[in-house]
Amino acid sequence: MTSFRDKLRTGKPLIGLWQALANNYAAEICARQGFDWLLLDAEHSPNTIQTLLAQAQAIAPFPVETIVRVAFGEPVVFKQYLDLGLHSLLVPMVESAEQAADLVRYCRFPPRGIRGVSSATSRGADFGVDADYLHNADQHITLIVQIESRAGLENVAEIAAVDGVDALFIGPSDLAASLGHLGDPLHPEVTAAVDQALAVIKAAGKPAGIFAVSPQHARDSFAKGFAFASVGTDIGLLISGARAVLADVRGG
Ligand SMILES: O=C(O)C(=O)C[C@H](O)[C@@H](O)CO
Repeated sequence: MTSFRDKLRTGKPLIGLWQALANNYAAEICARQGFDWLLLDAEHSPNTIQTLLAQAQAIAPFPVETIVRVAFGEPVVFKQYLDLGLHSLLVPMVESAEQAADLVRYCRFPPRGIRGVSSATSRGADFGVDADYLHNADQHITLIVQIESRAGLENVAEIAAVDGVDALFIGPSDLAASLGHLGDPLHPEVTAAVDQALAVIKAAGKPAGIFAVSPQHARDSFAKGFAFASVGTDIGLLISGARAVLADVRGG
């Protein structure tokens, strides 16, 4: 199985979709459409361990990576998600190298980290059938940290240099808010800050991702060198599809 961090280094732009409906049926439908990755959001969507598991199971038969955004980076959540086989984690609001280094330790078994040990009862370890899991778990894990504040921007070089941080992901909406431009993620000052962060991340040899706010924003981001970008949300697609068909019939 190729880990997401290896896929991020192939040079192919990886297109993702945000799953905010917190629903396994919606996740399966989106998994069938050919995206490179789907993001299950446990930060801003009404997800529980059970809804995340149901979505992961619905996506599993399809060739699409499942990434989960934790609500915040803390060891118990990492342990539970990794045990479930949710091996690609996105952590919001990472603002320092120390915080990033802690997140790396949450992913690793002792002596390199503090992840609690389980294999026979863990989906992530193939329920114990993967006899080498305890020794090769790291190979499956992709840790992505989100840069979305002024403090994160200021420390992006140090964060990118942390061994075990596999990729950095820009959240333009929170970044805009932090820079004094709430609701305007494409404000020139925000775009300039994003471009600067991208240059630093690339110089560190790490792949960069972004939450694109439109298809054009996604195309521009890939052209600038982002390795992965989300291009919308399941909720957004439902709203735009519903409105379009209604307007089509009403307006006709
Ligand atoms: O700051 C951002 O941009 C993000 O982190 C993405 C958001 O959480 C959000 O817009 C998803 O709907």
